[in-house]
Amino acid sequence: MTKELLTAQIIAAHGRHYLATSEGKMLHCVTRGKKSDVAVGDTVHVLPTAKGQAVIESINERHSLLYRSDQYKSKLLAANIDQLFIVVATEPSFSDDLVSRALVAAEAAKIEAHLVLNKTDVTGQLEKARLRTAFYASLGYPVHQVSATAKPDETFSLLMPLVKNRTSILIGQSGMGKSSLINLLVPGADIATREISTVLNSGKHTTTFTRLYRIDENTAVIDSPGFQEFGLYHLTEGMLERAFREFRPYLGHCRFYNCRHLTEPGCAILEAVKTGHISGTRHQLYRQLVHESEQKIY
Ligand SMILES: Nc1nc2c(ncn2[C@@H]2O[C@H](COP(=O)(O)OP(=O)(O)OP(=O)(O)O)[C@@H](O)[C@H]2O)c(=O)[nH]1
Ligand SMILES: [Zn+2]
Repeated sequence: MTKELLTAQIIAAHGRHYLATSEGKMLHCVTRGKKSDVAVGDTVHVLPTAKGQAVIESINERHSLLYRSDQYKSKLLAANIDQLFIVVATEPSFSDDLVSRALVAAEAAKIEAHLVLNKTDVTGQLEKARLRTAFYASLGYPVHQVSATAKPDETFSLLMPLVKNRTSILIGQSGMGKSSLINLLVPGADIATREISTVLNSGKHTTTFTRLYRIDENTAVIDSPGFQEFGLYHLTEGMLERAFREFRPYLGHCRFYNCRHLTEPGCAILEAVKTGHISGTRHQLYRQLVHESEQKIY
């Protein structure tokens, strides 16, 4: 008997094990061979093998792919997403380096990016956090101030219209309140995650994994854990200069057409850094990312 291929959506990934939904049913999927080029959010064709199990045969074309990489390999974060929400908080303090790296990744993937400043009820560092996030607002990234635990209703009312009818991914450093926000947007997310953890990881709750929650037919929210580092070795210099959105008005105005904006005389970007129109910290990150992309060995 030849079995027919089913269309499914990947909702969780752990190593080379995937969980997919097809016609309302969950399928535990694996890839053929050693391939692991499937991402949460992908639409795939699968061949059922046994009850509740299937092999991924092909991946549909993606309209977006968010990923990070180190010198050795790239790590797919999620596919077919429309927007990225970077969750930061008043306390514990957040890393500007990670925020900017995530923004660069979003720009390179042509995904809209927002910041969510959570825990506005913790007032000790509130003004400082507001100032720090205002910098990203000045670059044109929306910043939403919320409090998942102290003002859950207001937070829900603010965020739900933003995620409605789109596929969004939330990322954040540990302790920023990302899980609290996900649970607010997706009631029962905790329980669903524990169930999936059991299937994918034989009950070991310690391992975290990327997970898609479907809110309705057109709305999905992806939770992506692990945000201690954000390598961008896969971005070329050409991609990098455009991924810093405040560089764009200056591109094409350097003395040399192939200017790398590092030390060249007559560089419009370096001039803008000097006059304070481009932040020195952001340019320093650009420099670092150019350096990283030169180290690529895969
Ligand atoms: N005061 C205050 N505490 C909050 C708020 N949101 C979350 N928290 C608390 O912050 C802590 C971390 O929240 P989580 O939602 O677990 O944070 P997370 O970002 O998912 O962190 P990890 O699980 O470590 O990845 C918890 O104790 C929450 O109760 C908020 O708006 N205000
Ligand atoms: Zn230049």
